[in-house]
Amino acid sequence: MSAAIIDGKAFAATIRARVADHVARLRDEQGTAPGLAVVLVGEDPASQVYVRSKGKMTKECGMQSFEHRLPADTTQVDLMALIARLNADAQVHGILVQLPLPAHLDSDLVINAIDPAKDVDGFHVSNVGLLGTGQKAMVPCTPLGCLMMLRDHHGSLSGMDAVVLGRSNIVGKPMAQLLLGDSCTVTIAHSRTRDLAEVTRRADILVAAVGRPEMVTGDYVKPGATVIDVGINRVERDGASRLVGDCDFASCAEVAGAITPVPGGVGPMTIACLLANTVTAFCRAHDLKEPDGLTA
Ligand SMILES: Nc1nc(=O)c2c([nH]1)NC[C@@H]1CN(c3ccc(C(=O)N[C@@H](CCC(=O)O)C(=O)O)cc3)C=[N+]21
Repeated sequence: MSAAIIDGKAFAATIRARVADHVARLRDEQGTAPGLAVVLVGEDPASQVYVRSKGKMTKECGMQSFEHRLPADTTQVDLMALIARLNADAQVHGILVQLPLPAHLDSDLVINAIDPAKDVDGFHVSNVGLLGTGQKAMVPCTPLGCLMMLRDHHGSLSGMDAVVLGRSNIVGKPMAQLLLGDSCTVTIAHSRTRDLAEVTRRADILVAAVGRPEMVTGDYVKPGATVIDVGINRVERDGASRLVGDCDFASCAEVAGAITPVPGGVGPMTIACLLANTVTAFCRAHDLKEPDGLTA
């Protein structure tokens, strides 16, 4: 193995410490702290674990955490009514609706009902449009976390060849916008891309977000490239359940110059950026200076 390991877990801890610092100052100066509402519909065990950990870290940073757990058979009307209440609640500065929603619910309708100023996931069409036009937006947490790690590792990204593998609205597309904003030459590749490994081997920065366990092997990677592994896949291995990324870590690490591990890479950064976005939303709502280094 030759690649440097980009320690997302440690970096995320420093971001959370900065968030906590800023929150403490806001409490002093404003007499109130940012609040984050998380909405979970249904009983998916992975989602429950994840929502619990978000709530815990929200409180550890000194912010208010509001958890709304709704039954799997919640109606669209009831969910929309909850969103309307959270939009109107002055204690709530950020709203996150855990995705995916059960199939009978229309997630586009739900997300676009969130006040864009409280849309800490950055999924509302207004925020997507603001990001795409280079205006001040709420930026999706996972791509923001990846960008922070890349800037931290490289300093400037200007002129670098970046390939984003995956075209989802929550990772691939916003990741491409952020890399473009930092003056990378950006290619979005996906399952129908011809000669995929040939395309990804041109990348100085390769972001893998396809949701297919260990699909990206060393032969997809240009020697010395930086590999950001967004995948979080639970697989059975030797009778045990474990997490693997979209990259085959061993073979990629032999070729790459730097790589993020799974777990301990992008995942913890996603949660740290959610907390950072909540502080940003609070500051914008109160017309205060935004925290340095916690936004795109
Ligand atoms: N509206 C919405 N926004 C999201 O941001 C969102 C979502 N829905 N739905 C589910 C996915 C998944 N997601 C993760 C974030 C962090 C870890 C994380 O911290 N993972 C740890 C490992 C945790 C473990 O050991 O299970 C790690 O990678 O080191 C995992 C998964 C955010 N999501």
